[in-house]
Amino acid sequence: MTRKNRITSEEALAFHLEPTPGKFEISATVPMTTQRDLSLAYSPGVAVPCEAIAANPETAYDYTNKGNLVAVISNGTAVLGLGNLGALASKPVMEGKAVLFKRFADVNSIDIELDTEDTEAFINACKLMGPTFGGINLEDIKAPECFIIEQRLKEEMDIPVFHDDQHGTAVICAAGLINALHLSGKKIEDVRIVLNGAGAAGIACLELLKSMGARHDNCIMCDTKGVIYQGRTEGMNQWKSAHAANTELRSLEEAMKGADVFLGVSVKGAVTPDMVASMADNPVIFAMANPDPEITPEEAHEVRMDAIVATGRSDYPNQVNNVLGFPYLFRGALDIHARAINDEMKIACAHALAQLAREDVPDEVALAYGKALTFGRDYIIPTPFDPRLIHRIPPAVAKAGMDTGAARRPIIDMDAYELGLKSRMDPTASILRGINARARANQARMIFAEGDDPKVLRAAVMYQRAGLGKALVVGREDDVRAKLEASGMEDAVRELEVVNAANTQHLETYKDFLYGRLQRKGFDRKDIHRLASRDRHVYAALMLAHGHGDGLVTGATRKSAHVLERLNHVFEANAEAGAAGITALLHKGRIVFIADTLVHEWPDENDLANIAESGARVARHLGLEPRVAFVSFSTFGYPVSERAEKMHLAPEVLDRRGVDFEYEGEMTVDVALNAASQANYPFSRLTGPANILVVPARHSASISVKLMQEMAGATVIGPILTGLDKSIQICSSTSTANDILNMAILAACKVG
Ligand SMILES: NC(=O)C1=CN([C@@H]2O[C@H](COP(=O)(O)OP(=O)(O)OC[C@H]3O[C@@H](n4cnc5c(N)ncnc54)[C@H](OP(=O)(O)O)[C@@H]3O)[C@@H](O)[C@H]2O)C=CC1
Ligand SMILES: CC(=O)C(=O)O
Ligand SMILES: [Mg+2]
Repeated sequence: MTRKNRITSEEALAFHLEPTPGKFEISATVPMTTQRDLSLAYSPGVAVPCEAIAANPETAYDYTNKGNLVAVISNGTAVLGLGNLGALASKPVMEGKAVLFKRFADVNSIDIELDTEDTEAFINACKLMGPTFGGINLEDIKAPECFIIEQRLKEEMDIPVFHDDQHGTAVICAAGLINALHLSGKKIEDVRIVLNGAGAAGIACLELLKSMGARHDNCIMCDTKGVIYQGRTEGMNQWKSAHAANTELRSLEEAMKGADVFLGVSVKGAVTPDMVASMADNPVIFAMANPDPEITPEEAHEVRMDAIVATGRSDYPNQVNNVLGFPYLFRGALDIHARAINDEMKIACAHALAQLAREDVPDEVALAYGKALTFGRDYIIPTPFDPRLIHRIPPAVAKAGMDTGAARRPIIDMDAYELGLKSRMDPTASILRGINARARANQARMIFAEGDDPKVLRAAVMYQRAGLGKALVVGREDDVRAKLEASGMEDAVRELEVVNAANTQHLETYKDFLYGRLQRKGFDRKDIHRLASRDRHVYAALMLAHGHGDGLVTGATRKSAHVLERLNHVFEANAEAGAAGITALLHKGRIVFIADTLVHEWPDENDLANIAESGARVARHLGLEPRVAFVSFSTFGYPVSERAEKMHLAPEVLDRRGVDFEYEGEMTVDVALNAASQANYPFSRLTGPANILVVPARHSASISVKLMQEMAGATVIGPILTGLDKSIQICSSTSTANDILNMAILAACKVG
């Protein structure tokens, strides 16, 4: 078992720094452009919902964002397993929880860090914020204060208050344990359980397991002082006392002998291989401390091959982490306008998760993980990226809430609810994950032509460290070293392979090849030497042409026209040879390709048909069924215009070619993208909104892409260069390190 997704401290910091500090921002859902918008959103219009809510508080769920807004609140006294880092330093974790809420369950969430260790002050602050939120997720507050805080807030507030480290962890731990025991052929009533860490997570885990059948006499809880036994006085509190065992055992080491289950919610390294070796047959080990587990799976398996091991981390199999719980528990609770998240809702969540792990895993999940997942020792719990979670877990939670009287507004039509949940999720995310997995499988040697640029270097380091393949960086060794050091990545110096004309044995071969191509285009031997040895775009292209790399990424430092011209010395990256650029726009869960954004200045109808075929190829590569629209300012011949003529003729060219994808044209963009507008043309051959827009010329392509980027904030990937027999991708000078990495991933997948 190896860890493939190794990350470095520099990467973690850069991720939080770019593109803007932190992990999320807030955007408006209503137009705010006109005087009228202003009058409605603000004074005087806003007075109307204010009065409606004052008259009937329930309508706050209709007229404000309360019903889909959760506060993640912490004081930073138990940040992961890192200890009391304080309120401010806990903010990255809380922002992280907020984006997980959004990403996995479309719950809007905001982090709030309260700078106090005073329980009363904390409770008071949360209570005062009650009207704002549909729910409160307490996070990383140390025990025993967390128990008092949660209990009081539950009693005094009329929205769900849920301490994630207690119940989120307990629910996932229970789900994993149901399946682990099933695999090891043991029953929860019979197993001896040792739990290390008698804090927020520990107490809640043991409580839930006992309510599910684990016997008090079979459970031993330990903390920093060892076993919590009846009569112990040191380091005790009422919550620990409830789990004190009647035993002679005093240390974790003694307790572990013959145990069937170890649950760790304590700190890194708390368990030794010897302790694991002393456990019963087929032991279950959930080492859940974050970021580093009590014992690593490698260490545990070295002494016990028969162990089922889980951790809280995403880079090992079996991630027992509350990320599988809190987004879906709150989704279900919010959707019934719940007053609370009660035990029945938690247990329903645990059973739904356990059940899901036993079912067939969809291909897209297997693709994202780069391997088939089937229920077994290395797959006892669904993975966080499983797209079924969003429509399987919240309904189970909502139903349990409705059955136990926690719902203010029960769901009438469960089937419609499940359908609605499916459409909440962004389909583009699975596409991006899919290409990542394919790139990893391909292990391409990627040539990064611009090794003198720090962003490119960062992308190259990420490419290699993400386990995607080997990064070959064109540049001077001393310059690359200096730039890596300046960016705080000195340890990457030994990892990257720096390539250049001075350290290759192939320069003469490259020069002969280039001379052969350019001698009749006005280049003499001296020019060739200069190009091959000094121009990094040309040098990188020569490497690729000779098979000394599998893909090439460039264009982050120069304009694409310049780069393309240089690449054309080595390849036929031009219109005549059928090259084209396809740009993917990702926005509001939709992906639309614009073509040609790179090569053709003014394509004729035959070129347009070629471009459509290239676009369809790229779409299929990314797992989408292509629907091409040839777009213009006219729709099916009206208004008549000479300029729209070629867009009208291009579909006829495809008719003659008999291609195997949907296409239609010419039409305006709204008809192409909007199903309602499309319905006005019942004869159209498109069966749904187009996902590839072939535009009339390069200027319209550039205008459309940049307008979407600037005005709508769309994510732009590309242009993806297609039509070459080698895999080359061209970034833009505004590309971030992450954008460059994405282009390398596309090149590695040979998407073009
Ligand atoms: N995988 C997951 O989803 C989750 C994992 N966790 C992890 O669980 C751990 C605890 O979190 P939380 O419960 O919120 O924190 P708390 O601060 O509430 O509790 C920590 C507990 O761990 C005990 N502890 C600390 N060091 C040791 C040690 N060396 N040996 C035995 N016990 C020890 C403490 O003992 P004492 O009482 O004597 O001080 C205390 O009881 C963290 O690592 C956290 O990352 C938490 C939530 C979710
Ligand atoms: C996962 C989590 O919430 C923790 O480790 O604190
Ligand atoms: Mg936590």
